Amino acid sequence: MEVVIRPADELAVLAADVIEARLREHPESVLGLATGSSPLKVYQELIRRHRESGLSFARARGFTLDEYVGLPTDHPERYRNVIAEEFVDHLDWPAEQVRGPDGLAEDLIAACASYEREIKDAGGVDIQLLGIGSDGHIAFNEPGSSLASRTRIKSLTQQTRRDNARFFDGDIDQVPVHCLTQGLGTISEARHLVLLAAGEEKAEAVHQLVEGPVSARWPATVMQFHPHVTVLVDEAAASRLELADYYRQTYASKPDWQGL
Ligand SMILES: N[C@@H]1[C@@H](O)[C@H](O)[C@@H](COP(=O)(O)O)O[C@@H]1O
Repeated sequence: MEVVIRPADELAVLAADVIEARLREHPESVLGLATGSSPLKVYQELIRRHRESGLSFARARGFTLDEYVGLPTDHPERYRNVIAEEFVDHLDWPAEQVRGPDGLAEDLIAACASYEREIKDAGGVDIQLLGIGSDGHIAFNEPGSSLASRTRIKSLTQQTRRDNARFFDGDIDQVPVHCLTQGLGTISEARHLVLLAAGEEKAEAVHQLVEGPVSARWPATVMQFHPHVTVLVDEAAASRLELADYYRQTYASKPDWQGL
């Protein structure tokens, strides 16, 4: 696990570099997309590169992490709409090549199984972007999630509903109670996990993710088992890391030939 502590703008450039390098070499890559505020600057940077230097997504495929259950098709917070609005619609990426779990399916269990199959049939995810919840969730895998879990229905914690109420006119009652989410086992199969976190409210979750004992209490700790993880954090999100100086030194002395 590599921890990089830099200002948020620089982190977005680093994450965009990882994705651009992959796409230039393998235009048919499979990208794992996260919603939430954490990856927004990365998306903006990639849109800029698409416009200014021709970075193409035309042959790539994309899979989002999660979706609320029951939000109507035209709801602006439906994650399919969010990812289209903030990212995909600004690129040369055909909409049908970007998939998400179907939170409006009549049979939600079947929808989860079919989403797992789609990811597998695409050859798995090459680069998975991730944010982290203040309670340590990744995607919507709340505390108590099995570390081996697959795409399934979950209930959101009150803390996550409170955190996300800012996207629903500040009204927690508008935040759905249920969601569909890739499981921790599903996410762990992506070949490179790139997690972004900024702000003091993420500091404890980041500390647990990097330095805590692996436990379903802090679901992101499952990433400690993964062979290729990049954790991109600003100073505030890094403020509870016990070995922050070591991570800084390691990054400062990183050999030029070694990418993230
Ligand atoms: N389901 C999403 C996650 O995928 C996201 O990473 C996290 C953090 O969100 P943000 O980046 O807005 O802080 O919470 C949301 O609930």
